[in-house]
Amino acid sequence: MDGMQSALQDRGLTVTNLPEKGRCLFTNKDFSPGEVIISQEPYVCVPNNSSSNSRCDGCFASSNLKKCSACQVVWYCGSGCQKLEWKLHRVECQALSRLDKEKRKSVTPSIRLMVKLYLRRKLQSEMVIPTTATDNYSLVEALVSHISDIHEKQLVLYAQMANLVNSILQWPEINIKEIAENFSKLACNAHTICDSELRPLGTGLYPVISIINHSCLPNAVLVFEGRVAVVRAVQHMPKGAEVLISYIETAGSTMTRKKALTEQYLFTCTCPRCIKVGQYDDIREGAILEGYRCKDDGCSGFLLRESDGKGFTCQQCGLVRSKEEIKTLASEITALSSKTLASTSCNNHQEALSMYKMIEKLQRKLCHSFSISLMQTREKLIKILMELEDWREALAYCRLTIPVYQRVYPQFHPLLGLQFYTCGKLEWFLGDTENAIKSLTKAADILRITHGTNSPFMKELIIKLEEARAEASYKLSTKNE
Ligand SMILES: C[S@@+](CC[C@H](N)C(=O)[O-])C[C@H]1O[C@@H](n2cnc3c(N)ncnc32)[C@H](O)[C@@H]1O
Repeated sequence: MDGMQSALQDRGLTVTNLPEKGRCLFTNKDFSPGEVIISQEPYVCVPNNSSSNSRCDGCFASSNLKKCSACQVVWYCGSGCQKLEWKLHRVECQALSRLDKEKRKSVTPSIRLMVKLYLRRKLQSEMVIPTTATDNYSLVEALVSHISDIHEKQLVLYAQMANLVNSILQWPEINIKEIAENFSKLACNAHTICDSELRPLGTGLYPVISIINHSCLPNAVLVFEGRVAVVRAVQHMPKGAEVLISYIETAGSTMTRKKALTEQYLFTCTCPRCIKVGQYDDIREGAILEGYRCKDDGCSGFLLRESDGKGFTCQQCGLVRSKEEIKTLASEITALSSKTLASTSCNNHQEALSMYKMIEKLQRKLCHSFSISLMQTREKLIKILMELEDWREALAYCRLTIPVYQRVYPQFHPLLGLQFYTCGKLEWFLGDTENAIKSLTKAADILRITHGTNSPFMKELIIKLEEARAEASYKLSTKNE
């Protein structure tokens, strides 16, 4: 721990213990928006592979993959990644190769992550893999597990998973209880590794990054460059500020966010957004994001449940929507959503499109125009329409989502930047250069802060923006001739 403190000190950071939060990461110097606060390679990581979707164990690429011929479980994109992973995979491969075909199928990404955790600990203790102040197993030992607060049912599941890990490793002296507790640690400390567009690729354990606590109004953001976790400031952070990232999707009512944090991370959030729970502004925001629309199409009011439970009243114009009408519409949407999920798994984009359009139509009748579920349906429609190369309609839906993104996310949020990027790409594609420049500029202004400027993803965005600007000035010059 002392070694880690001095390594962090050099980066302008310090770890402090607070009774209500446990360990916290504080700044020892000022950080400006977009500046990297800390970055870390994973202690261990695995791609989220399934029978239908595989990724390289080294870089998470999904093309040109070859299966490890010995264990038949792990994939690589080439000899570079295979060599890089070899010290650890050599011992993992021996363990996996002992399993019969059926048992190999039960080696899920979570099981592999735990197996790799134990193997890396062993290899570090044998000095086959070097240790550093910020890369050693004692940092994993220091992680919170909340094991004494875990529900009985979950404990049973962790015990079963621990037995499976034991049967893979076959180490006589292994402590099953400790493995179960480590599964509990992974649940509240591991991170989903995403690509630059925030699509999940895998899971990794980053023991120093895991010291950072949560806020629903964070001053920092965690993104990934390959499998390296990078935390950047999204606002000016003075010396002495606590570094805070968001663990969850923050576009939700306070109740929804609190529920997610209690269930997975076992704490009650007291961030500036959460302490407003029950106050009028917070109730209104919750009713807008997750509640119903006014009966009157021209009214933008939000609805609250009547105390007699018979209906929901618009707080702006006083019109009441009956409980029955709301219930009927809500169940129609639920039924249609389940049917859509069941019937569209086979990549039938046209069928999915018409079903999601029906859901969107019903949600427009039921939900407030800033509703998150309506926004999520429109997100699905944008993706399907882009698959179908219907750029015009995709853009129309994308534009509808922007005001919701702006409402639910802070100024420098990666999802807001990415949505402007999608909008800009569609506009440019459709020849609307003027609007494309506006959208791409907004995207670049946000993503420069959250993603930095060095990744291939950001370089591509900046090039696109320059090309769009060049095209606009060319158009202008030919118009003036
Ligand atoms: C990834 S760890 C963060 C570091 C942790 N504080 C520690 O001591 O190792 C996540 C856990 O930290 C605590 N935590 C994170 N953010 C918190 C917050 N805003 N308020 C209270 N506890 C928090 C919770 O116990 C949560 O399960």
